[in-house]
Amino acid sequence: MTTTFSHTIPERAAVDQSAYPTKLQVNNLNFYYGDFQALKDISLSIPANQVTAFIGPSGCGKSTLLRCFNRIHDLYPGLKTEGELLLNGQNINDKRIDINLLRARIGMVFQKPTPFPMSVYDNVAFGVKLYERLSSRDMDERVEWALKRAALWDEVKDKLKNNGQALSGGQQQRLCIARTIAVKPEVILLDEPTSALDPISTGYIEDLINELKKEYTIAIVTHNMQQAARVSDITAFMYLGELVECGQTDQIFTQPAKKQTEDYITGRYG
Ligand SMILES: Nc1ncnc2c1ncn2[C@@H]1O[C@H](COP(=O)(O)OP(=O)(O)OP(=O)(O)O)[C@@H](O)[C@H]1O
Repeated sequence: MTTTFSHTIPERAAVDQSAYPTKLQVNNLNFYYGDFQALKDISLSIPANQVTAFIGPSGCGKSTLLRCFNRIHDLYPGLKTEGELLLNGQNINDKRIDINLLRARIGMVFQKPTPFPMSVYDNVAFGVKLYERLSSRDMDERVEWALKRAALWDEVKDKLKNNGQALSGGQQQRLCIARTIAVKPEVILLDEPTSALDPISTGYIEDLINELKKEYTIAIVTHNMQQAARVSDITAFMYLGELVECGQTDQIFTQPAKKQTEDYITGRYG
């Protein structure tokens, strides 16, 4: 197979994947919205401390899969999941799992920045208060820590009492990332986190993703193939609810094994 998409791929050393143990394992996952089957027999591994990108044409099931990882679908009636989803080997589809704790372990950031209508400080502290009892000094430290990790501290340290919704779009998205990090999750799910942002804010978030993967496991849905090539270590290509191909990003973009993948990344459809 010929090189298809080499112009956007950063130079990277060969990666020894065995250095990254499996964080999330998906086995034969099916998902239904009523009678409509949106995910078909998906199996894949998401390695720890790596960025896994999900790409594919609109409607192929990327967001549906991401939402399975923290069981957001449980909030709505008429939806059905079959198969296994393991976090550190434990099945998260087990109905006995504490769903709030699961969502603290697997945090999610959505496409549209969604800060709560409260101060910058409270946006970050809110989730922490649900899971931990911290002294006000420890909470101050946690808020500062999360805002620093989200590369937002310098911009907001003098406006912690201002409304989070008064920040710029890019700052709001970093605030949402700080809010997610503050509860110290193991996995961060990012559903098109930069699609509403300008190129400078997008650059900030991409740099941040690169930093965050040192401590967290990251899964990102993106429509932007250059972004997938820039930020991810592993890329999964989906089509019509199926996982067509999943592998190291360099390989998927330069030597995809499947023609469907090649057609998509070269812009022949989608
Ligand atoms: N709440 C819902 N009820 C019924 N069908 C749904 C619902 N949400 C999504 N779907 C369908 O499930 C399929 C997968 O949708 P999903 O949003 O996961 O795709 P996607 O790949 O993330 O798309 P996009 O890139 O446009 O966001 C689509 O056919 C969609 O129409």
